[in-house]
Amino acid sequence: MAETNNVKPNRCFNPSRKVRIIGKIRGFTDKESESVSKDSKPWITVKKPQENGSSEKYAVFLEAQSTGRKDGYELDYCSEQDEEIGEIYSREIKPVVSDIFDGRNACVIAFGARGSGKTYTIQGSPEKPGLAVLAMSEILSKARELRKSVSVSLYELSQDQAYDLLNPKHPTIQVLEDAHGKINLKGLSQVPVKSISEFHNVYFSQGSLNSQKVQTDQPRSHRGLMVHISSEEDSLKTKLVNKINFVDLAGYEDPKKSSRDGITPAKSNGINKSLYAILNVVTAIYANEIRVPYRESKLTRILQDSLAGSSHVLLVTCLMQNPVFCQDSLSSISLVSRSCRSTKQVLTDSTNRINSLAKAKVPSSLKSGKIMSASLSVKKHVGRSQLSSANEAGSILKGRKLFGEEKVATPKQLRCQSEDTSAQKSKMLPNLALVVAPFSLEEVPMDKSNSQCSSMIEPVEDVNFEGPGSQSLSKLQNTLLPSADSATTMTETEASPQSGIYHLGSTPGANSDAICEANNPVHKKNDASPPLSERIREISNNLKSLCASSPLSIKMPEEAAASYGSQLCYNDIVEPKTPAMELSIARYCSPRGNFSNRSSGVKHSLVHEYLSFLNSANKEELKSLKGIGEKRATYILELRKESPEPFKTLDDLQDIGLSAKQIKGMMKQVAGDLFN
Ligand SMILES: Nc1ncnc2c1ncn2[C@@H]1O[C@H](COP(=O)(O)OP(=O)(O)OP(=O)(O)O)[C@@H](O)[C@H]1O
Repeated sequence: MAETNNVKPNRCFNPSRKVRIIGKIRGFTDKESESVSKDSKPWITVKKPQENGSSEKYAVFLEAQSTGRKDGYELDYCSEQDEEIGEIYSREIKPVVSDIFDGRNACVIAFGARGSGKTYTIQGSPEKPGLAVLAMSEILSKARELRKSVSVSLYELSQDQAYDLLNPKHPTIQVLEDAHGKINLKGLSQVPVKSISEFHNVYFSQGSLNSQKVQTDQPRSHRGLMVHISSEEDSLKTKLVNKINFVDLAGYEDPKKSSRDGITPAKSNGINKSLYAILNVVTAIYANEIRVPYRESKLTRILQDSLAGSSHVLLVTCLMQNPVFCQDSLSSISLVSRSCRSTKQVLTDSTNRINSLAKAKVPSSLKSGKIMSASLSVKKHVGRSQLSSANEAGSILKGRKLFGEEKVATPKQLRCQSEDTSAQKSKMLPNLALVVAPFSLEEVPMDKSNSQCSSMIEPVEDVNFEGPGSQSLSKLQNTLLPSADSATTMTETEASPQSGIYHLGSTPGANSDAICEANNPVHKKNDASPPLSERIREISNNLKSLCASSPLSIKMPEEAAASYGSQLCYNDIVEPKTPAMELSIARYCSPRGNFSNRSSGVKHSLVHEYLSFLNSANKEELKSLKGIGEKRATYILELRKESPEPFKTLDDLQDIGLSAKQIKGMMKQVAGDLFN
């Protein structure tokens, strides 16, 4: 076992801090070393905190030799290349272990590209134990001391389905939530362990290594170890269980590159989506937002009680020193950098980055011209922006308290925060505008634009679409996308003038006034920019003129058009109303084609009506539906207290314990009943 005793505890470790973001750099494997010149300079370097106290943070610098671009990110901690896992354990997890026995949960998550060393970090091998094994050793000896019992669960998640690894049949795990919000993992077995050798047996021989293949047999999947600690004396009913989770996430793959294992782009996107979901959750917890999007994926649902409340969260970003994987490491760290809102660049050699970001951003799917469901995206984009803007000022202030840096906000900071909110509202407009265009935004990893993710966001290029839609698209871009000017301004907000370093793991909202000002272009240009109502009107007019000229026209409902066109003042509007779309297809369609189009329209409206019913019906009405009894009806009412519209898609019905098959069966019955 690695020597861990002589490592000094992290002086930056702050036990009241919920989320810590750290880096781990994997050196070259033996095979890789053969193909790399011994004189080559490392492209990732770590800067430690200054002894003189001028800097408390670690910084990691990534210098892509092919482009000369150098980016720097501040982290709570970053291990040097090939530093012992024991060092990370002593600094980051050892102090948390005693907290688990005091009632706090914890979650350790390894994120990074394929082959970046996530499994090595979390699990390690019997000879070189990873973080989970080191922690278990300590947990077991503490449990003996305090007369607690320890059991473990192992699971694998693939394509949003979770499988129990400790049951040889690998049954699927259902995530159920009781009326008190307690998560219940039905189908996940727990195996009691008393000694580290017992744990080794379970961990290394049963499920997590390759000895047993799970049904899905996916090359990319998430694997989790859940450690349950409970009191031996407690009866089953009063048993209080604390948990620590270790999650070895599926490797991140750039959706633009073809997969190493020949996974289809759709599957690859599905995997990446669950990675974005967990980063979204970490971001929300980090910013202490009121709403944390646990429902975005099964993994976040499984981890919900180990992430929520006062739980400790440690996100380990795995990077690779091998320059061959430079783009993978850059993508990973820039995605993780989103888990922290503050950005500050300290280098001056990122001119290219600023130039490219100064152009308006268009997701690659816009260029490929894929058709999408516009209404769904409108909900997603507008909804999130609205939520974050509404919560922003409060969250920032609360964030300070939470992270133990209780600075009193100056009046200037407060002003700045409230103006942030209006800045965000204005930023909603480009979102809305982009979404109304009938092209896919699905490939944008997350909706909040972020300059660090330059690798994920492509600069605008001339888009040439052929066919009837081409005119409308270019017109849409000209009219609805932020102008070059405004895009430049947006870039300046997110990339501060000195350029280069991003703070990961610094306290949100603890920035200086200057950063606050720099991050707030709309505030700076407040006098010059038109009010929200005028911008909505302008967009609405543009849309109307497009509707008139485009063969694939988008019709605004009369009353919406009337109110957009009127002189009503929209200052109080929090969420602009999404114009309902009605597609009138001018091209010739065969009778069969017409029939299919209309049938799928009927299907959509049936689903829509069904979901509205679930979102609004009373208990008795709910119980009249097949598959919904007393328990489910009560649970649905509970969910509605939590969020007024808990069911947005049919998939959301899985949250009330229905399988995909059951949902399909229910819908078939609803459709069949129409003819009875
Ligand atoms: N710190 C390290 N020192 C030496 N070898 C390492 C280190 N980290 C990882 N490796 C080696 O690199 C290879 C890939 O590591 P690992 O399987 O942990 O990556 P991963 O990120 O879990 O990959 P995947 O995304 O495919 O699951 C393995 O052969 C592993 O032994």
